[in-house]
Amino acid sequence: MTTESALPLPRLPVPDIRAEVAFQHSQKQNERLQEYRLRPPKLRLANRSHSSTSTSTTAHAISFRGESDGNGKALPELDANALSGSYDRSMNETYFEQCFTRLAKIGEGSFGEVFKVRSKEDGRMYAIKMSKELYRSEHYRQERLEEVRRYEQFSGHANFVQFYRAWEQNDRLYMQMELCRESLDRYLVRRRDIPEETIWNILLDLLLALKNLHDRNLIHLDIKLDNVLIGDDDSCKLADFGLVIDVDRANRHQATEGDSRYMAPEILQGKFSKAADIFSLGVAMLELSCFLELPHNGPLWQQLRSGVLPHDFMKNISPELETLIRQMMSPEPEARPTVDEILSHKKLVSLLERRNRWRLIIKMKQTIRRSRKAAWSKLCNWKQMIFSFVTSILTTFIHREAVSNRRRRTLDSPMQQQVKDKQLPMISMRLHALTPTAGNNRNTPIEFLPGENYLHLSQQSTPINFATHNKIVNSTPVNHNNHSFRSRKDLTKTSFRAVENDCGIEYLPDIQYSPAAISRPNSFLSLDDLEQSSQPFILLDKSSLQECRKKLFTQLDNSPI
Ligand SMILES: Nc1ncnc2c1ncn2[C@@H]1O[C@H](COP(=O)(O)OP(=O)(O)OP(=O)(O)O)[C@@H](O)[C@H]1O
Ligand SMILES: [Mg+2]
Repeated sequence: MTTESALPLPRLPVPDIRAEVAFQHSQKQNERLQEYRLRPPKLRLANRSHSSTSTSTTAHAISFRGESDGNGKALPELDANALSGSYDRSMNETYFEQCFTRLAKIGEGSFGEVFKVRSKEDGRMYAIKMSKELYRSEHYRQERLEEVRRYEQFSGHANFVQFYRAWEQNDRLYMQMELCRESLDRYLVRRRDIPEETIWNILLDLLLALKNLHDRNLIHLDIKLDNVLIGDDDSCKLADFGLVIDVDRANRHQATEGDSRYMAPEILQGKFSKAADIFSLGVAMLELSCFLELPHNGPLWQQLRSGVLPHDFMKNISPELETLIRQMMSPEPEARPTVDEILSHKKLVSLLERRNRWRLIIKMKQTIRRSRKAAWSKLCNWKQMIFSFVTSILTTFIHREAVSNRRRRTLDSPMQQQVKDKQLPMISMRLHALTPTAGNNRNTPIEFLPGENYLHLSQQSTPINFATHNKIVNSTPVNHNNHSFRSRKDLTKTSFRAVENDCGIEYLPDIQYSPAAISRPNSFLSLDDLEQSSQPFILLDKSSLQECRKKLFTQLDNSPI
């Protein structure tokens, strides 16, 4: 077991410790919906220099490839030619806008927003992580570039996210990566009861990833379900290298603590070691196997870090897994097993052997699945093209009709016009709820662009106005006053589906909003409306939208030509 010595660091905030209350282990009930989940603030331990920094308005590629591992070189090679040929530097649009079609926002963390995109160059789907904040100093920029270095370093390993390229433009960093299916956190919320065999497989994947990091004396410091992504081949991939530190190198003094729900207790004393990752992995396994809502702070937070685990929640897991989780979550870092020790657990050894035996068959299965997917996506491309073509013809037709109607109406006498207007049906729609834009100016309309999959609400920004409606819950918890462990069961209804249709966007909420009936004539939302609007806009349920659409077409049909 490896443990590094403590550093003389400023004191970290001590979690809120309230009166100790015995575990009640109740399953989480609906009243929990009142609480919104915020990511705990991150404390930076390094002094920041506030000198201004400015990257060029022209995109330039960032790569650390070719740089020998660990030589301490501070600045990356900037290769202006590494970006694709279709990029026109003379245009106002950024490289991102020119070369990719943004399809949906699929995630957000404290540093970046992640978008699902289609490359205009090769037609394939990717994930692009864009830094949320502009570079505020050269130091901040260097911190972001460190993540590129790590993604590049581990790209290619089956249990890390495949990395393609990174570039900077207008003081922002962009990283193009493999598009994963979903995060482990999302998977857990969707599946709830994960079979134990799957949990062992996930543990094995994460240990293989962690072994790669720890063998290079790197510590991840932000291991949590949200930072584990599920790839197309069903393997788990460790992502988000934003807090990685090298225990041998100078950047250890910049260590930043991760999410407090997964944080090892010794981090509070400024002890950053590989054992801290093991603790976080133990917490993640506990969450996976018990569907437990992890405490953010308070007495339950303390109990989990003093070796008292929620027995009621753990009664359904095998003694083997329970013992391992307990060992990984030992309060003393020295008592926790290392990655290699865990990997020598007989269950994991046999799993690995089985994987090796079946490797060829697994590879074949993956190839078949990939080619099936590629064929399907080609077909979808065709379908999409036909759909766009029909939509554009329809839009042009509707637009022409509307213009000619308006022209005709202006030619009519005021009296005639009034009569006609009276006969025209009003298009009205019911307001079901405001989007989070109304409550939180950090959300932009782009967050509600249609996605092909579930459009997960921003994980970090809380729709404040929604607090009164109690309907949307973010994925990171706020401090809660409850003194008993809770299950995550009622956190599942947190998303709504948005689909594009021929008239604009339909939002199909999974949740029922209290309907407030208002009338807003002619209020169709188009993609352009959404992108340009700085106003809060409205969500419609499917039937209201269909009703509106029907009325619109009736209106068009009734209009005199
Ligand atoms: N390659 C990807 N494919 C699919 N989804 C992704 C991908 N990368 C990131 N995401 C989603 O975006 C979310 C945020 O990404 P990431 O964790 O890298 O951002 P961050 O700002 O560094 O987060 P943190 O707050 O954890 O430091 C992830 O939790 C995940 O749900
Ligand atoms: Mg993250």
